Amino acid sequence: MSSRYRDREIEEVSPRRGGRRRSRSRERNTRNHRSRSRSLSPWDRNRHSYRSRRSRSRSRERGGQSGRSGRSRSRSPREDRRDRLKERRRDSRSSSTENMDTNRSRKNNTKDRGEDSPMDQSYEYNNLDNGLEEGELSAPVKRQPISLEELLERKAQKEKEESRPLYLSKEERAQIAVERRKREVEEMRKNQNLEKKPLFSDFDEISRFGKDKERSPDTTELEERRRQREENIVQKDLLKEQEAIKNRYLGGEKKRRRMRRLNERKFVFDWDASEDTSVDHNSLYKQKHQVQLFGRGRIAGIDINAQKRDQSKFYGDLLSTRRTDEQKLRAEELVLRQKEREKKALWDSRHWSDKELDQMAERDWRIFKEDFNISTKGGRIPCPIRSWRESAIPRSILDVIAKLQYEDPTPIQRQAIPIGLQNRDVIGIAETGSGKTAAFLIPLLVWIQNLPAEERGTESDDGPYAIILAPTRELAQQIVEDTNKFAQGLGIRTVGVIGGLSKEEQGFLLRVGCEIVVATPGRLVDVLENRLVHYIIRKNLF
Ligand SMILES: Nc1ncnc2c1ncn2[C@@H]1O[C@H](COP(=O)(O)OP(=O)(O)OP(=O)(O)O)[C@@H](O)[C@H]1O
Repeated sequence: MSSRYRDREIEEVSPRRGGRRRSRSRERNTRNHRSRSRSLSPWDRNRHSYRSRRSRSRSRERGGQSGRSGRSRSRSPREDRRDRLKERRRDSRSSSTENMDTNRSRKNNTKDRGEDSPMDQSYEYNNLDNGLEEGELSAPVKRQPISLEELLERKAQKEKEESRPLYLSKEERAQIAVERRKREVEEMRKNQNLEKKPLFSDFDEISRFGKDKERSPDTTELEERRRQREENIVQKDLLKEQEAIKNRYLGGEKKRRRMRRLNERKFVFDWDASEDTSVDHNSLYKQKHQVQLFGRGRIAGIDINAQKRDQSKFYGDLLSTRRTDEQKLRAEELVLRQKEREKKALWDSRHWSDKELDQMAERDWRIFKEDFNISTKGGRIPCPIRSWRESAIPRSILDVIAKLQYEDPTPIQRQAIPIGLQNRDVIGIAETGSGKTAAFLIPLLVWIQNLPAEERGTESDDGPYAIILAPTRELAQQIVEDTNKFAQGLGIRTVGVIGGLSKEEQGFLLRVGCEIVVATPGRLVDVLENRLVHYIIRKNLF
């Protein structure tokens, strides 16, 4: 060891020399302090005085501990007050260590949150309240807890801030949703991996993996297979789920329970009973009694249809033996009548055109009218004409009709002619050109033809048998022509009393005599006034 190092060691070990050094340095410090304090501001001076006071008090404490009784110089009231305060601080430190710890932890928490703890604030207030200088704020003072009202107020304010709605933009919301979805997917995958974890132990897995690795060093293929297997499982699950949804909401195909029929043979024997050639020696089984049940009774184990057949045969035979001949004949008659009725019912169902006139039923006439669009109103209306041949029109008129080549009557003629033939009033309504003229002419001609011969004299004084009034000259002229077509062949004369034509000629023809007058109203009145026509209707006809 060199002499230089030895000297330093001696310096550190020797207290006497060190004490001297310290006293020297203190002297230097006080010197410096005095010289500096002169040039300092009041604020710096305060801080400096605080430091010097602290160093002095520490040295005093040290002096007290080392057995020195203290300085002999007199103390100022301010120094006394400071000492008292320090003692109080010491007391508070020793008595409330626990409080200090909790306060420290609170302080740390609040620091983390970037806030000033209320305790710190109260701590500062307390210092100020106690009249301490600002330079002494770092000194610990007994901490006063925050008041309950203030605590509640702060809590309410915090809750209010938390409950305030937070408005997010669309992008932020989308970002949050994506992150949430990512978390969910990760969790799901984690769960799936846990579920799909094989049951064998880790050791087995490791050894197997090692073997696989030995067999095929290319692990990508294994990975690929595993992935494929997992995909297959997922696909199967999806299919099952779809199937379940279909069954639930679309009513899937229900498997029908197979119902076993009663007559279904349970067993199939290889041989038929009739093939059995062995003779039963027991007489009881040789002559088996045929069971005959009445009503709906059936023997179990035998075909029901066969039993029914046998039963009906039995009853038929029984009745045939018990019935008398008369009863048998009566039964046969009844059967025949039933058959006829059935045949008739079958016949009636034919169309009216396939039936004769006497076979026409009420239903057929209804259908007939519907077919020709005939509707009637009135009482006891006769049936319409199906054909000229079937009608009650005399042969002579039918010949005229055939001559005019009227093959079938028109609908108005079918219904109006039968009524007219009964000498009844008719109001017939049909469209133009539907044969209304023939509809009233034919019954009129039939009536005139049926009059006795002596009545049909040619006396000029006697009036005509019929007057046909038409509202216009043209219509009257047309009716005259149609009437002449029918009447000329029948020897019935027709005179037209129509305005615009020669009055003298009409008067001459009327005087000669006629059966039918076709007139327009004005010329008819004129003729009556001139006494050319005496009667419109012959009295003796009614
Ligand atoms: N059954 C029939 N078959 C064939 N032709 C017929 C038949 N009945 C009438 N006719 C013919 O039909 C045409 C029109 O007949 P008709 O003048 O009688 O009809 P209408 O109803 O009286 O006409 P309008 O309303 O103009 O007086 C006539 O030429 C007539 O010869």
